[in-house]
Amino acid sequence: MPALCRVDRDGAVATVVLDRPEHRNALDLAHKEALLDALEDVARDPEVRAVVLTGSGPAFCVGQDLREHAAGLADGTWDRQRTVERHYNAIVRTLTTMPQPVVDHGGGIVTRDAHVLSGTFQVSVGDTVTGGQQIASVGGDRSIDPADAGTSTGCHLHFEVQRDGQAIDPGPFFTERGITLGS
Ligand SMILES: CC(C)(COP(=O)(O)OP(=O)(O)OC[C@H]1O[C@@H](n2cnc3c(N)ncnc32)[C@H](O)[C@@H]1OP(=O)(O)O)[C@@H](O)C(=O)NCCC(=O)NCCSC(=O)/C=C1/CC=CC=CO1
Repeated sequence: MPALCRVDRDGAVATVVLDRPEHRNALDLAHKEALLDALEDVARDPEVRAVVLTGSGPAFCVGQDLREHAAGLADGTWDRQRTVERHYNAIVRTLTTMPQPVVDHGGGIVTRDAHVLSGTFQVSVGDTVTGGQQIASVGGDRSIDPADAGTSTGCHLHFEVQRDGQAIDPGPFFTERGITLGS
């Protein structure tokens, strides 16, 4: 089966391609979900520093698939509010809130905080931060923040430590620095 929405990678650049040119990349349910999944994947990927969204064929995207819309209206299954919340809002939020904050500590050490609550970033790319400074608020629950939480439920923080681009166990890393996690 052809990919509904493909992601082309060129180094740190991810190009998300709507791939339904024969229908001018109209967004039916399957394509909306494929687009959201692709955007969530690139937003989560620590290697991705830039994202391009484009469409294959002569048109970028004609928006909602009007055949699906008309069929749903005819048989009474169309729920506009649900698709606006579940798909369109989530797609736009994912686009407008990426990338997740990445703190470069120097010496090859980088920490990432994911599942922060959309719209709560208190820092921008290039800012210098200090220990104890709040950079965002915790989200991570799909019911309150579908764009940021992916498929997870319940508020939580995904915190990651990387050394030279590889994720490492944060327990020993912090113990060596006199910090006990969870305290
Ligand atoms: C001017 C066009 C964009 C392009 O014209 P052209 O290049 O000549 O291509 P066409 O021959 O018209 O179309 C090629 C095939 O694509 C199908 N198609 C085009 N648009 C849609 C669509 N929106 N949904 C489904 N299919 C579409 C078209 O039928 C052809 O397929 P077939 O050969 O099999 O018939 C022109 O295509 C155009 O004006 N399209 C309509 C644009 C439009 O009105 N889009 C909807 C906007 S509303 C919206 O997106 C928002 C919502 C949001 C949330 C909820 C509910 C509703 O809408």
